[in-house]
Amino acid sequence: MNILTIGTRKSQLALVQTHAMRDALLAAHPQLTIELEHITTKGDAILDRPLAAIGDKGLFVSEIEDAMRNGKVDLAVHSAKDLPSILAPDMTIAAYPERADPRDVLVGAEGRRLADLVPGAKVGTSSPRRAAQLRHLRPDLTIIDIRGNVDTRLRKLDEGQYDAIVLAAAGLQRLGLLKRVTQFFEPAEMTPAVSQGILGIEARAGDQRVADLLKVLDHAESRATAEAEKAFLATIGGGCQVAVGAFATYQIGQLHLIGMIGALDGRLVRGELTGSASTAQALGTSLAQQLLAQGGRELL
Ligand SMILES: NCc1[nH]cc(CCC(=O)O)c1CC(=O)O
Repeated sequence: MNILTIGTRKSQLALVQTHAMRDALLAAHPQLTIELEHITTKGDAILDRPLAAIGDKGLFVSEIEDAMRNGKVDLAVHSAKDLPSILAPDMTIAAYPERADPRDVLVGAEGRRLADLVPGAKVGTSSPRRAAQLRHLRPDLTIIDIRGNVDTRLRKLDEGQYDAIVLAAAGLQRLGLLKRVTQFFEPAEMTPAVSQGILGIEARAGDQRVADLLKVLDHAESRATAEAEKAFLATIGGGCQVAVGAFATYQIGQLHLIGMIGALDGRLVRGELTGSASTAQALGTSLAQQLLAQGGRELL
């Protein structure tokens, strides 16, 4: 009997992502039996505190990794942007499925777009990256922390605590909530988080059976873009406290990478670079070095 167990967090977004990957795996391997194991992580327990202040990206990952080490589960479906930039050496990302919409979006009360917000309007985000770029676009706005799952954030907006909030299109899309979007930001004005919209399927390094089963989920172009963006972030360093974004697109063997380093006061440097997709990591490193030298270092 061929059984595969997926460890998953219990949030709605985590479950939707896990179910989609389970269905894709079952379609490719009809002989497989797939079981789900629900795991509560440290990150779930402290979801009401500002995550940037806690600052450890491993929060949503480490309990699930322990379950993999114990053999309780075989794989986990993560949002790649929530993974630490350096993975534990006994773990691997066995597949990066095809990327969903990478963009950030505004969800404004009463259909408002950014330009419709009055001076001083309250915009909710707890991401330093989104805050820096919002302030750059609209220095007059009041940017306020917001925590919780996507549903919680939308409820806080609907209750009138904010005039608008910024979220990832991918999360809203997966939850069937894209109709809430009032504005899609282009990556050149609101550069997305590294790996935003990409899932990372984590497994034990060296588990050949699981790696072979997961191969069907891997999308080479999404992997290359994730690797270029991750190398950009790794070169800059810092956790989720830093206002850093990067976004790569793939076209006939070439990657085009946009990178951004910002500060909470709205100063930022942004740049772009094109290079071969076969040296994705080198491209990310080069652009990071370039932006650090062009004033980015002073912003961190
Ligand atoms: N920060 C939390 C988080 N982690 C992944 C997503 C969904 C987007 C994705 O899969 O990249 C979200 C919600 C958001 O940023 O609005």
